[in-house]
Amino acid sequence: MNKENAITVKDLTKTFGAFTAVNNISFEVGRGEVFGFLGANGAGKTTAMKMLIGILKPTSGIATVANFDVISHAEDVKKSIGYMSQRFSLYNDLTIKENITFFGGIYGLKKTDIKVKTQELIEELGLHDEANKLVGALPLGWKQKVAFSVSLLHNPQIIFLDEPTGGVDPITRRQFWEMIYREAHKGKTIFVTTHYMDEAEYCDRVSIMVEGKIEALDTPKNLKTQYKVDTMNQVFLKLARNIE
Ligand SMILES: Nc1ncnc2c1ncn2[C@@H]1O[C@H](COP(=O)(O)OP(=O)(O)OP(=O)(O)O)[C@@H](O)[C@H]1O
Repeated sequence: MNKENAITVKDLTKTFGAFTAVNNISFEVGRGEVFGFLGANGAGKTTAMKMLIGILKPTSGIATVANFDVISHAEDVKKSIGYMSQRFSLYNDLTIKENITFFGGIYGLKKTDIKVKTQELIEELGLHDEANKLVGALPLGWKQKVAFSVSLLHNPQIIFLDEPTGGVDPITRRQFWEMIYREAHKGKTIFVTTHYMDEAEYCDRVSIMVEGKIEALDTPKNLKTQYKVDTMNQVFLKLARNIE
């Protein structure tokens, strides 16, 4: 096992009855890499990600995250990662400050550290005026930025982002990606799923899943060369729709 890898996946498979949702996938993600995990609806991305974050047991195969086996050391995996999804993030009926305090507590941070982190985070996001407002009153893009920051509270080395910018306007998406880059430059590993193909262009490497299998995995530049097209959207369409 390469110590420089943040994530190592070998022959990972998940079946639900007779249906194979994730079919024998293998890949590695290096430390500090921004890794895009793409696929059409139902391709198996969420199922694969759930196995990697230690909440779904693989049917077969192995995976290590932060050098911890996802089956035998699922609790260590959970402590080493940050996770943010479009579907579950913050509590709408708590203020920004209250959300940070709540999640800081869940992550086991000391009260004094939570106070310091809260101030830092509000400063960084420029949210002084909104800090005591309910999260439910914030625009979606801001919610997602706060949620991303909250997923970093316990200083995880690897961050899993499940469609973090879904439904967010293009300018805020761009700002969100600047936050992602800032963390990657600090050496954090980013594992991100997205439906936006312009975002696929921002990743160091991209894997594309089709019906449970990884059909392509390379840098956006190499994928475009390999499929003789100009955009990642065209690469995606060729693979996902099986257009030759
Ligand atoms: N618990 C389950 N039981 C049975 N089938 C499941 C279960 N979870 C997922 N599936 C099936 O596995 C397939 C892959 O689902 P998954 O949610 O991983 O896809 P996805 O690529 O994340 O899609 P999306 O982009 O829509 O979230 C789908 O056909 C889904 O219906």
